Amino acid sequence: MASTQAAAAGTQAPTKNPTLLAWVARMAEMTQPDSIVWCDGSEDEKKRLTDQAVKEGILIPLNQEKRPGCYLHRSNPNDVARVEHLTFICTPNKTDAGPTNNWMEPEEAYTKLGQHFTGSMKGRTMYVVPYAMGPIGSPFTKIGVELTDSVYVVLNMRIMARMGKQALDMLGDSDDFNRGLHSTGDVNPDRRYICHFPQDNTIWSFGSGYGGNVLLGKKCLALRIGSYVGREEGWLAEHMLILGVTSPKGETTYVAAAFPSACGKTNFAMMIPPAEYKGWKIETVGDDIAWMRPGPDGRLYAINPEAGYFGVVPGTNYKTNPNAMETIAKDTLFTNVALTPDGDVWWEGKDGEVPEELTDWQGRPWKKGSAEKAAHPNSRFTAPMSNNPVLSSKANDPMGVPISALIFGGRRSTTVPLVLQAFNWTHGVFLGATMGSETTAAATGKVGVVRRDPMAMLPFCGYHMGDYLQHWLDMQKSIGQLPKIFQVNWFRQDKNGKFLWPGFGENMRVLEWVVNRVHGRVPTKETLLGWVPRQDEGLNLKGLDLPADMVAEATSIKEDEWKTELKSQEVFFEQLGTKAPEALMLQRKLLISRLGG
Ligand SMILES: Nc1nc2c(ncn2[C@@H]2O[C@H](COP(=O)(O)OP(=O)(O)OP(=O)(O)O)[C@@H](O)[C@H]2O)c(=O)[nH]1
Ligand SMILES: O=C([O-])CC(=O)C(=O)O
Ligand SMILES: [Mn+2]
Repeated sequence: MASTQAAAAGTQAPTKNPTLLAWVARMAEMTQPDSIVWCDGSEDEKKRLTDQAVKEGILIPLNQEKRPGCYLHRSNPNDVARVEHLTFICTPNKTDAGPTNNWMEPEEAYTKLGQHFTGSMKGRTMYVVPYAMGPIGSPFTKIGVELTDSVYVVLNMRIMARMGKQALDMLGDSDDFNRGLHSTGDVNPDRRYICHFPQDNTIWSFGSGYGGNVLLGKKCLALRIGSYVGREEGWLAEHMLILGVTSPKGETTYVAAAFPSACGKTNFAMMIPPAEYKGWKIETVGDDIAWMRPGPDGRLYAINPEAGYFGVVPGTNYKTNPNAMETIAKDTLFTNVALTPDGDVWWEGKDGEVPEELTDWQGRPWKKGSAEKAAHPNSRFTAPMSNNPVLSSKANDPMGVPISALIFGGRRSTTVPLVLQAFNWTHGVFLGATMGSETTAAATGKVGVVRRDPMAMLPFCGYHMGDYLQHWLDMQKSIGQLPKIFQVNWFRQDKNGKFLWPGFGENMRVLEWVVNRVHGRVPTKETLLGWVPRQDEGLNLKGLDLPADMVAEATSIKEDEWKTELKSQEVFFEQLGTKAPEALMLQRKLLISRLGG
């Protein structure tokens, strides 16, 4: 520890953890920051960093009467979403990363990124951000430390995770923490890499300042590294919301649901049931990620490892998601939305009139009727979950909540019916494994193309997808009381591209059916795809102003569409080669024979 950086890492450090100190010193030697700041997560620190970010133009204060504690950030226009083609799993063997991940040999990755990181923090501050994914003291919880030269990242991490002293205290002298290194660099997409080293519990992210690329606790640790660790330790790290639904009789059922990015997790997790559901209550445990493990009573318990929401802004309004609107009314960071003349934020799909004039997400003047969107389609809010009016009292429970139903859902304009129930766990894993979804603005690339997205984990699985599916199959041996598995699709469209199902709060009707099935209360109809609601004693459609033929269309199963679907599934399974689990291949054969061969 000869260098000044190394010395600086030690002198002010609020810890004596030798492994942590040595690692911070090593990373500082490489990146050469002017100073090192250990974050404690305090209010004072928040104020200091916020003031600094405002002074540097990183944050724009919003109208504090309308949105107290809220700020706008504009990211580089070349840096507005996760970059899957620049995201790598760095395992010693390529096969361990599997065919669905980009792979780089670990030494090559360390060397390549090391060159970019060398001196990358010159003239800048390195922030040491200790954080806990999961409630402090929970047996589910994992500790990470992110080193970053971005104040924006620090302020976001502070909302998204339990950050600072509490995490450092929980870590103590242990060397069991995720080592995250992030530098914004010169935000050049040609020098942008998000690399995961599962064997080293390490993440190196260079050249981006946006969301899932840089808030390393989220997709990088909680999902990519998490899924890898989960397989070794016998649990599941999933891209799932968690909600509790309580009936008027006071019976609470916990449900976890996997939908791909920008396909409705946050909305479903905060849903307000329609008027017909007086006395029903939906409460949010989590909106994006679930860590699930068998509990002592044999049930599957889930926690939300996060402490905040990094949510899609466009389309959010008092009709679609009133709880989200309340959540983002204060203490929220907005990224890439538009600015109104009176210092409030605006986005496509917000309530009320479209303003005559705005400043768009890139800071340019914008006029009503402009062909370009004022807010970026993947603009986001970062808000503390404690702002959520329907936050579950179990959201901080170290033991998590017992899950009774798992739901898989994609964005499909055709083919996939509104809801069905799997015949059993293996068939449910097959439904999850064969999920497809039309791509969205949450990742760079073309929007609206169907791609296979098993369990909504295609961009987030930290190891071989075939092994991942096998892990799901194997989990049934360690779960005494298996959750029931369902598939949903809120996004089916008619010939004119109109959604057939009203969605949002009305999804309560589907959720009620799921809850009734979990408790064995309603009969079903068997179809070739699974069990579906019956015409009588099926979905509650009371008070729903929807033509019967639209419901019929939303729930229809068309054999010709399924023949096409099976081909697309085949291409996916072929990619997995010998690692395609046999039990799923059998499910596939059974479905083909049900379809008449
Ligand atoms: N038609 C329809 N659209 C929906 C529904 N639920 C959500 N959406 C829209 O889908 C988009 C994404 O919704 P979110 O709830 O933010 O999706 P998410 O899965 O949380 O997204 P990530 O944060 O990227 O993981 C928004 O534009 C919503 O308005 C629904 O039930 N029906
Ligand atoms: O990770 C991000 O940047 C945003 C997000 O939640 C997702 O894409 O699923
Ligand atoms: Mn979300």
